[in-house]
Amino acid sequence: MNDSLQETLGGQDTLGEIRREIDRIDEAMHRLLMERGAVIDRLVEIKRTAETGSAFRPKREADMMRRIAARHHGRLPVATAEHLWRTIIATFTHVQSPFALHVEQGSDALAMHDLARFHVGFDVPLAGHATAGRVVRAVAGSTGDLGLVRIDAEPAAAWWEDLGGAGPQVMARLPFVIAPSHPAATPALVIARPLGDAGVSEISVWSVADDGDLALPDDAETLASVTRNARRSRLVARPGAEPPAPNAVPVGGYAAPTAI
Ligand SMILES: O=C(O)C(=O)C[C@]1(C(=O)O)C=C[C@@H](O)C=C1
Repeated sequence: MNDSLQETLGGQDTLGEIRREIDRIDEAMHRLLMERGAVIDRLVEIKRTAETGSAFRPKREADMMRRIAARHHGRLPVATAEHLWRTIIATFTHVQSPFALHVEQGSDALAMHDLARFHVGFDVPLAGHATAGRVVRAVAGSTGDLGLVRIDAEPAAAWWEDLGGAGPQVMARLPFVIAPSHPAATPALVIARPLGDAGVSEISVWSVADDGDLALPDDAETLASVTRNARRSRLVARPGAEPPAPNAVPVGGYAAPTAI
């Protein structure tokens, strides 16, 4: 059936009516996004971004993404809604205070590039690095840049030993919205220099070194592990603030991913 024949049908909505409805929704969405930009202009005036050099607020972002995931239903895949808001939020973060995202390319550069663009859209510049260690150094040497490193169970080096203190820390874990057939599900961590009280510590992250026989509590998750000359170094995540071992060094925290 061609469009003009469909247009003349009585009873049900015509194609023209439905398209006018889509145009109305698109216009409202566009106007709301522009209105959001004006609100961000007001936020810039009162937010003390200069203190850390970064407008990134992981705790706030986790709350927002959880509400989107909880509210979501219907034909649009939740990952599409997530990507749209990730692009909006990352772009407005960049508008407030420009930053680059340093991405570990490693053995699957395409997957990491997809993950990066899914989370920050196309306004945030990316810088590729061969190893996680180089990402950590690039973030350490920047004012407000972020880093994206893959969670690799057996990495080449214990890059997490350079995190913590006044240096870069783990700030988020990806994927955050766990959904079937998610198009950007590569496991990764976001790192940034300290953000004051804007960080999240629902799950705390630790660097733990031992000689190979230290057992961790049942609720601890080993994200990565490297053993060299009988010294084992692990990157460990654990709910709450309690260290998983007496000598554990705090290296950040993240909001618990949400499943739908
Ligand atoms: O709420 C803030 O502090 C903002 O800067 C706004 C905003 C957003 O666009 O919603 C942007 C960056 C932050 O990471 C969190 C949220």
